[in-house]
Amino acid sequence: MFLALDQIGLRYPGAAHSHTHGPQTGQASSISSPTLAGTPRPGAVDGVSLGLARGQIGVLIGPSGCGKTSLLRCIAGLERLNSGRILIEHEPLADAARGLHLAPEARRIGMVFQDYALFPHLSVADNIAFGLRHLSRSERERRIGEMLDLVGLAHAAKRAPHQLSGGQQQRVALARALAPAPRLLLLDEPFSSLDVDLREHLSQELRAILHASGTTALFVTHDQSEAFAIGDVVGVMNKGRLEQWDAPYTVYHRPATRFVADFIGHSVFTPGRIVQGGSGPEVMTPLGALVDADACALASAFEGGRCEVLLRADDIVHDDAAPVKAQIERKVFRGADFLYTLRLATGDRIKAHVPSHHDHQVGEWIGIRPLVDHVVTFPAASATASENTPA
Ligand SMILES: Nc1ncnc2c1ncn2[C@@H]1O[C@H](COP(=O)(O)OP(=O)(O)OP(=O)(O)O)[C@@H](O)[C@H]1O
Repeated sequence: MFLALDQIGLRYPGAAHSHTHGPQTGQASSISSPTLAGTPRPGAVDGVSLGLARGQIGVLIGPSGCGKTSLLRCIAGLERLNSGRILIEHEPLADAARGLHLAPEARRIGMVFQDYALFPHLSVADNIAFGLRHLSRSERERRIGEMLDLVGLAHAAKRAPHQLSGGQQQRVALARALAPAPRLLLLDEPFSSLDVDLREHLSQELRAILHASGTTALFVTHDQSEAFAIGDVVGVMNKGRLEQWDAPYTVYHRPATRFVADFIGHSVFTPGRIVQGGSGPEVMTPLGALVDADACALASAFEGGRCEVLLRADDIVHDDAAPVKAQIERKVFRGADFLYTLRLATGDRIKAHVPSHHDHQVGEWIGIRPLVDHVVTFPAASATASENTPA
């Protein structure tokens, strides 16, 4: 691995990890380990291990306060580790057990943050030249030219930052960070102050620029679609821990934990029971039997086969001919589709993305059927869930 984090932990002096904010607060999770009385509370970063190959782009997502920025600060050398090691190409940058902590400037790591932090009194070219003072004048000019071409701003070399749009300023920040050819680039929500269209455009552009320059990068965002668009690998963090580190497709379709399943996409958990069908395990749900021989746990994995099944809004198809009917409780227009919240006759709730030309009214009953390629099951979370479990 090019970048390796090995069980790194960070605890801010005097601070307990805050569990009081973020969209997941208060949600039951069968996965996160309970904090026992008398044991230390988890730190801002709690035993995180991950690896990035050279030239790969990793993206970290997770609710506010889960430790994403703290993790980047550890890698950059702005925080001292309480435990674990950070290595680039097998060279340790930090090793808590040995008291090793390389200074940030010795790590050859570039950073781009949300506020572009360009020098307002310097031209675009001089901003990019900032980390190139060690080069001769001609080498510096050549490198500035390369970077301006890379980010498509060759025409703006002499302008001041305030004469550029937000997106252009962020591209200058990227060029400035890439100019000294860092071994690793860290990006902390670089697009969060930009509007949605520009974000989408820049995230495509960023991916192309990073791959064109062969840069290994770790990117932090709140935005799932941005994470999936940019990342070769996506990591989901929760309360200082890394719950999954996988290809974007796998994170979406094979969430490793209940937290990841809940955090990614629009989804619900519905009670199910795993039974042995004629050609393999099947999961009985209020929407009928689901079959995915690869993914279904054996019935014996859960007590009495009782489980909860992840149903994403895009697993549910609106079909008037379907025998299962559901009543529309809420609907949100999203342009190409509606996000419907539906209530089945059993009382179970389901979410569904339905193309927006199917404009039904709240209160109407519509036919639905599941179209689930990947059946994801978790142990039943509560007694309430099991009361409704289909026989
Ligand atoms: N300098 C600090 N001193 C004490 N606690 C801190 C400090 N910085 C962050 N924390 C705490 O550490 C935890 C992780 O914060 P961090 O900023 O890394 O999260 P984040 O995932 O980047 O959040 P956001 O997405 O809101 O930026 C939070 O509980 C936060 O309150």
